[in-house]
Amino acid sequence: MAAPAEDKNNDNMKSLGWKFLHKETFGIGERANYVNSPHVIAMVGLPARGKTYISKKLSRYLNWIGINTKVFNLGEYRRHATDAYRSHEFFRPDNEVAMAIRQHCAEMALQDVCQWLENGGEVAVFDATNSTRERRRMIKDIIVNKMGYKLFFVESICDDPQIIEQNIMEVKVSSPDYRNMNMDEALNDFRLRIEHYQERYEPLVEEIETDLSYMKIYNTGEKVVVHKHEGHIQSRIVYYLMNIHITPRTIYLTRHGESEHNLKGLIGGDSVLSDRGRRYSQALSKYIQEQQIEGLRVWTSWLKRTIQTVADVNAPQERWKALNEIDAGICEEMTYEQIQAKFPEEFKARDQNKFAYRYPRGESYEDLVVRLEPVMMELERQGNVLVVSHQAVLRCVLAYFLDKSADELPYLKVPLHTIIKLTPVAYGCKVEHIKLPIDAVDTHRAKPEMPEDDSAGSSTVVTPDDSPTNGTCSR
Ligand SMILES: O=P(O)(O)OC[C@H]1O[C@@](CO)(OP(=O)(O)O)[C@@H](O)[C@@H]1O
Repeated sequence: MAAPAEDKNNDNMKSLGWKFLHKETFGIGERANYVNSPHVIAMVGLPARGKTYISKKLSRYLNWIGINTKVFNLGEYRRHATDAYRSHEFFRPDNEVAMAIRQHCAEMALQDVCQWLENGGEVAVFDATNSTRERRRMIKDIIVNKMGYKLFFVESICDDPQIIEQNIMEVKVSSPDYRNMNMDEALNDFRLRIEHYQERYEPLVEEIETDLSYMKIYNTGEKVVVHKHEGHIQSRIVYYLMNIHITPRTIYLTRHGESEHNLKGLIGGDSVLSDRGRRYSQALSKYIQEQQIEGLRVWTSWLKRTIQTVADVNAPQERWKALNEIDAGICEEMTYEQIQAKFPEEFKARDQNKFAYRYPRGESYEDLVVRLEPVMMELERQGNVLVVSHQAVLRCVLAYFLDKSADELPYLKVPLHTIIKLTPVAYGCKVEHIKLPIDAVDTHRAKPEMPEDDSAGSSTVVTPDDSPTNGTCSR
């Protein structure tokens, strides 16, 4: 890591307590993480250009691939510092009192960013407009010169009035800033706020800010420009942000119909569908046909049970080996009870840390996430897709969309004969569980409270009462 440059703003920083954050105080060099240098991703752009959407989505992705990431939203600091929102006037560039408050809030947020990175965070996303060169210079002084971290700017540029309007309607008018205003007033006020920012906005320009690393995204991905990106993490971020889109679409997830192995409580293998599984296959085809989903594509694993499940679905189909079920290695085609009897230590180890546990000669959930990353990347690029896969794989897919932690992931409920419908909304994802009326065994093994939990291998019929409730999960 490069030594910090001479600290020009030292006095300023001392008054804010920055001296306590000097990298030597914290011994950054001792980090043994996957991301070997802490990163700050700083957003740039006018209001209503999707910066918060990008920040949250990026953070969700990075956390999913195992990089500890957190978003710091400057709007929240501003709301905390000033008791009430005082109309667009607050954002006028000639409002000196407000400008001082805004500057102070930015410094506080950056201080928290550094504190969090010093405490083991890996990537901090600074969600603010950062729309002037002066502000970006300040960020660089603190983040790079003072702290020795890596800094990457992501600028979102949008001149499509329809996208801007949609963004304002979806998320801005319901912002806490407008709690006491009606919709028209809020809309009008927000447009004036954008105008104030426009007066001072300085987009990133290669010839002027030559030293900065950044990417510019035009009209939600129509064009992308990348400048001086450094290293693995920044490349992954660029690649990810190049693949996402905001066109409305729906993702349908389902496990295969009940299999012969499911009936016997055997894990893994490549068995065919049971009678009830075949009935689910027919009911699924009927459901999909009734929905008349535009441009639907169907993805399955390479295993017989998923391919059989969509045999009658009338849509283009693709097989992904990466969608195959977790490889249980030496435990393949055994019941949980058999595993517990034959490999008690293995069985216990899996219960102790199910996400990281790797079956001997097989895989862990952590391995699954790595194997699934290209699938998720392609899923981001697509429109409507029906993904037909397996219990463990779909837990990983769901965790990505619903921002679930590595601890929760291996215990997410993905019952048989149930379609999980995911619809992106604002910053989140609407989740609906559609249980088709064909009974199936319950293959879910709950997290044991104690090592000698006797629920291992339970096989009960799923009733509508057991099925998970619908709801919206915010990311
Ligand atoms: O990680 P756990 O909870 O064991 O669940 C994964 C298991 O689910 C099963 C069923 O028990 O999936 P599936 O029927 O979807 O193929 C096994 O094949 C797989 O090993």
